[in-house]
Amino acid sequence: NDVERLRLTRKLNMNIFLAQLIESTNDTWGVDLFEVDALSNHRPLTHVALHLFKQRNILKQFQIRELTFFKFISAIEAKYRNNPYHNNIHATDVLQASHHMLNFSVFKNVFTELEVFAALFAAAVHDVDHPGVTNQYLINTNSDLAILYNDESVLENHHVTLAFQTLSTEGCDVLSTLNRKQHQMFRKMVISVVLATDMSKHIQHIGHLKTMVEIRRLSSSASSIIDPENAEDKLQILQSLVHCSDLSNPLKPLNLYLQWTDRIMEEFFRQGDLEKSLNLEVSPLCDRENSNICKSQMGFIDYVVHPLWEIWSRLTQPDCQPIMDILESNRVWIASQVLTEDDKHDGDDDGDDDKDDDDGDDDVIR
Ligand SMILES: COc1ccc(C2=NN(C3CCN(c4ncnc5ccsc45)CC3)C(=O)[C@@H]3CC=CC[C@H]23)cc1OCc1ccccc1C(F)(F)F
Ligand SMILES: [Mg+2]
Ligand SMILES: [Zn+2]
Repeated sequence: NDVERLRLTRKLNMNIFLAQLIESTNDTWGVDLFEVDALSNHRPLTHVALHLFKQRNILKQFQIRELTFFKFISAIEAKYRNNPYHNNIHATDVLQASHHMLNFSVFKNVFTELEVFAALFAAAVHDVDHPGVTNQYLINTNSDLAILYNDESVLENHHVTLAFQTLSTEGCDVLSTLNRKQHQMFRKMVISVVLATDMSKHIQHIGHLKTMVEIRRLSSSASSIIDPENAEDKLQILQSLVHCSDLSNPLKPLNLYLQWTDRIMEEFFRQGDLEKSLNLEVSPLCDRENSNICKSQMGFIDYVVHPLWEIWSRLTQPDCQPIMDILESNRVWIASQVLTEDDKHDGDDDGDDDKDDDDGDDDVIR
């Protein structure tokens, strides 16, 4: 009957739209993964990972059965919790951004298939079973995880351990076809890339990248900026590539960036609520009552995201420029909102002498 036909037509159109979105993950920066989540029955990671691993021919190269990879990545996706931010959509976002940047021309003929496999595997699992609270919170509350990992990169150690434990689930061992040497190298790379997503390592990333860019600039003889023979350098680049992907929200189209901002704020606010209920002092910027979302984002961009991406873009020029342009335009928009947000608050204060000094500068920002 008509209703049934309409339902089937709608279902068919949704699947066609989903297929088009997934196809676009091959070569597009800023795919709407919230849309992929909605159309894929909340399985974006499984859909996108299967597609990208097949598109890169990784399964064939390592004779990995598609069913085995499907079982593994589905088991991983099921272990991501439904946090506002640290969930399976974020994992898909970091995977797709990492895939995109591995295609930068500066990395042509640099990485082996095993290194690419390890980097994308690490991106997909890098936050698995994230509890939605920070390392500091786990340490402050004497959690089992902090005790288990001695307060050192507690979350990141947990993500890696759980990923490798998942391999021993029935039918999920995607590494069974690797020889001993490959398995050893793969495991070393995945551990180091996931542990490198701990924000406490952020400053070290910037230092390593600066050194690498400096050395390349001085030895201008080296045509290709990266030496494919230098395994240490390559591993550091893969660590920075996934870390940059983990910090790529402000470099995405504004409508996506703002959704990630709402989500991370909600996740940190919930931690603030927990801290209040446990009579712990509330972490800075986690307090629902007095936080200024745009000011947090300005600080995040100016002190964390831009310093990292500025040096990353120098290493990866020219392919990073379009992405840096998005960061710049998003920052201008945020700055304009800070002013509006201040105006709003100014309205609350009385006798605040700057509310009527309309010197017109604000328009410049807009
Ligand atoms: C889209 O927006 C964000 C996405 C991810 C993060 C993430 N933040 N962090 C840390 C949190 C603590 N940090 C700081 N603490 C105090 N003062 C400052 C001053 C400037 S950073 C900083 C440094 C970044 C993480 O470890 C998360 C896990 C791994 C990667 C990145 C994640 C932060 C986003 O928005 C900003 C923000 C939001 C909510 C509250 C605070 C912040 C804030 F601005 F503070 F960051
Ligand atoms: Mg993490
Ligand atoms: Zn992450």
